[in-house]
Amino acid sequence: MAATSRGTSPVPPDVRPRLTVLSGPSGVGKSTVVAHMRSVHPEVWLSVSATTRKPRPGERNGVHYFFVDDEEFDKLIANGELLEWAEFAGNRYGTPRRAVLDRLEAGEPVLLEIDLQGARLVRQSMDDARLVFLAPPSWEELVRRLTGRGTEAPEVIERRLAAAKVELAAEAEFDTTLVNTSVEDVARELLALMLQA
Ligand SMILES: Nc1nc2c(ncn2[C@@H]2O[C@H](COP(=O)(O)OP(=O)(O)O)[C@@H](O)[C@H]2O)c(=O)[nH]1
Ligand SMILES: Nc1ncnc2c1ncn2[C@@H]1O[C@H](COP(=O)(O)OP(=O)(O)O)[C@@H](O)[C@H]1O
Repeated sequence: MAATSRGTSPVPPDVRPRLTVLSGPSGVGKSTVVAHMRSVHPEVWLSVSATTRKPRPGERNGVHYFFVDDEEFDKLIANGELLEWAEFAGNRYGTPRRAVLDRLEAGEPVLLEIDLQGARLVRQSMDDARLVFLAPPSWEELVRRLTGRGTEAPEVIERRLAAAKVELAAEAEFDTTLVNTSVEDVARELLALMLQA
């Protein structure tokens, strides 16, 4: 995409960027799609969440998440530093508020990769947010991806699949659904949605 008056930003000058929320069941491929999009468009900004979950091998503090303990997470909530937060499969996750608002005020598109509860909270507080649901091609493929990733113990996978059933039932609450068959196609479609007025 051609450079614009915003320098490295992919945003055409006449578009007012807004908040895009990407949600979908664990294992559907959210991180993979976002990583691919950012490899093609490194200038796209993704909010880094705080979480009480332990890092997986290869995950880096401040890059994939801000890894905090329960006490630190309590403080973030108490100080009003989170735009939203939710408990998911036994851990807490939250979006740091200031960084998101700064980016939006600077006229840059913002992407949040958060769970269904978080998406609902964002919808309540920011009514022009666009909610995008990432769906698997089939339930069997979702189970295959979540299991194949090999990062969770069997009981954790069970919890995540139980949460996935709830998330899949909420698809109609989203503005758009993208089916993650091809990572490249979905990443392209997601970026196009982020840049749409
Ligand atoms: N509400 C909320 N959910 C989040 C946040 N960050 C991550 N999540 C969601 O928490 C869930 C679990 O994330 P994670 O443990 O990284 O597992 P994965 O998404 O399956 O790789 C996913 O649905 C994420 O989208 C956040 O800041 N707020
Ligand atoms: N379109 C796709 N086709 C096949 N496998 C995929 C696709 N997208 C993601 N995956 C694989 O599925 C697994 C889960 O993806 P991940 O991005 O970790 O999901 P999420 O962030 O939604 O939990 C990973 O092993 C990833 O390589």
